[in-house]
Amino acid sequence: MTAKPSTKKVLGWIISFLAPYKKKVFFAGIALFLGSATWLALGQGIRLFIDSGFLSGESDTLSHLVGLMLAIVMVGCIATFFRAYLVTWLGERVSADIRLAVFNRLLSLSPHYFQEQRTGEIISRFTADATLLQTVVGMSLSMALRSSVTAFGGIIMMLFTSFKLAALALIAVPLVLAPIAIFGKKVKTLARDSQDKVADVGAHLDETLHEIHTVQSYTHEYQDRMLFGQRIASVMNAAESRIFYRSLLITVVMAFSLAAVTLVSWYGALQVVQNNISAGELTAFLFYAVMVASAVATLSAVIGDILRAVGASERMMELQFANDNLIKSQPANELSDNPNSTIEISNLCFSYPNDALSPVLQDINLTIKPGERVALVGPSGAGKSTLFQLLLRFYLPNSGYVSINSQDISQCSNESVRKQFAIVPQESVIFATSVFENVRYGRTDATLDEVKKACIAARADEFISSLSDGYETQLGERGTRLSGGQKQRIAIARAILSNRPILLLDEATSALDAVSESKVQQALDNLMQGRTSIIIAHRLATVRNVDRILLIENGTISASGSHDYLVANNETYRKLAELQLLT
Ligand SMILES: Nc1ncnc2c1ncn2[C@@H]1O[C@H](COP(=O)(O)OP(=O)(O)OP(=O)(O)O)[C@@H](O)[C@H]1O
Repeated sequence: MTAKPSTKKVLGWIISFLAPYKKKVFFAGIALFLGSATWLALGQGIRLFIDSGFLSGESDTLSHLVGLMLAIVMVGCIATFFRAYLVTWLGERVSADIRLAVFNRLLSLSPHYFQEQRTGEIISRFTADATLLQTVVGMSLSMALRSSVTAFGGIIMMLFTSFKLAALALIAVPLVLAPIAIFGKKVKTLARDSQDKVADVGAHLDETLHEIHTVQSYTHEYQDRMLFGQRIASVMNAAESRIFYRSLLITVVMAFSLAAVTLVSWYGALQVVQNNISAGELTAFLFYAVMVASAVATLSAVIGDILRAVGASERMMELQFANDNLIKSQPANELSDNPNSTIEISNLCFSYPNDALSPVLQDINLTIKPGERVALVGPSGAGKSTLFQLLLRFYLPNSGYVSINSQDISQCSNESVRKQFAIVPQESVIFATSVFENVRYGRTDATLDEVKKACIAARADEFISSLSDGYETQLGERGTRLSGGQKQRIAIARAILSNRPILLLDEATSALDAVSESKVQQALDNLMQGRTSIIIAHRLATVRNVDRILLIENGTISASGSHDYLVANNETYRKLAELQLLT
């Protein structure tokens, strides 16, 4: 995560999202000013009503004044409608745009970023923080703007109505502003803390529900309930302090402003008795004073919300400006498409950024010809998966290079590099949608016919046809209704459909029964047909018929050759083979 952005930066960031809607912002501003202006004009109407109509007993003037005041009220109401509509619309729009911008950014971050974050926490930022922002931009901000304009205009009108009374009332202003400044900062910090705690709850919930099977199998419910209870308690604690300061802020502001209004009323009444000002002037003045006091009270209430939103925006902003070195180094060059590319890895050394002192891959040199099948074998933690990560440009090497078709992939865009690879991961990924959409994930413009052909080649069509809705069957979250072998065949069909020149296969270690295994093997053979394939092999039985086996140990290629050659000439490989009863 980056350092916390300042309030000024956060407001600048939010305003940048309003920029595309200048017209709406402009009309909302006009409506806001017009609305406030009409309510202020009403005070003058009241003064005339009392002095020229009521006290002088002229019924004609009274009727005219009532008509005029009704007209003012109508204009005020129409302006209020437009202000409410436009500002709420802008609030919804801005928070939707912020969600889109942050989501776009998240999609482009490397897996390294996500290893260091909790998904539940990111989801919470999306839901809780963006929703808070939406309410605030859509409601509190409009109330704050309206109250500021009303308070400012009200003070001017107070000065205009009775300079002496206004000057007296203005003594209260610093008393009212001081608590806003003092408590406001505290409310903002506590609000951020509160949102952090809510995100913690989100992260815990996400993890527990995703792993519910393990939670229940290990009868871990009691511990989870306790842990969750603690997290909820800290949300409540953080909220309690925030609520306390917010309430205190509202009370202090209200007390000062109402006390000021009362004292000024008393002084004003004395002025009327002494005939220094008229009754109409005093009434208008008090109308403005109450208006200013309630505007300031509203302001003090919503300022807490606005500061909360600044806290929430900080958290969204951190996501949008998350540090990712790989993105900074994304070049615009495209890797040219070529179905017969040679892969060359030269003097490659690599360590993970969070563990820069432990080299994971060291001095790897390797050339893979088009259509060749290469298996990577070796002990756990040797660096096989890491090599896949580098081929897919999820990380850049510390030194050396990977080239495809004689182009260094570190000089090419992520998209153009990744388009060369079809991946079948160790754990098949199934999305909560239909079989058809799951396979079509490999190539989103494929027709049903093409999807079916891929499924037939992957030996998946046979079980798909027996599902209740065939290709339209919904597979549920993580494909819980399929067996391990069936999931693998769906993943293989997806890779076949994608028809990319290089296949990266991380062979599943899960034990399949003999029938299922032979079907998966046939599916894999079909998939590898005519493609350059690199296979991480956990079971040596499956790599007997590859072109070349590379033995990876401690991040280097320690031996290479056929199975028989390695059994005869390499001690480590022989032991691996013996363990699997293959000698
Ligand atoms: N994201 C990471 N950050 C830091 N170190 C990592 C990361 N991923 C893997 N490693 C380390 O890199 C080394 C190689 O891991 P890698 O996953 O490439 O091994 P592997 O040969 O694929 O193992 P396995 O056969 O068990 O999957 C290990 O020591 C591992 O702890």
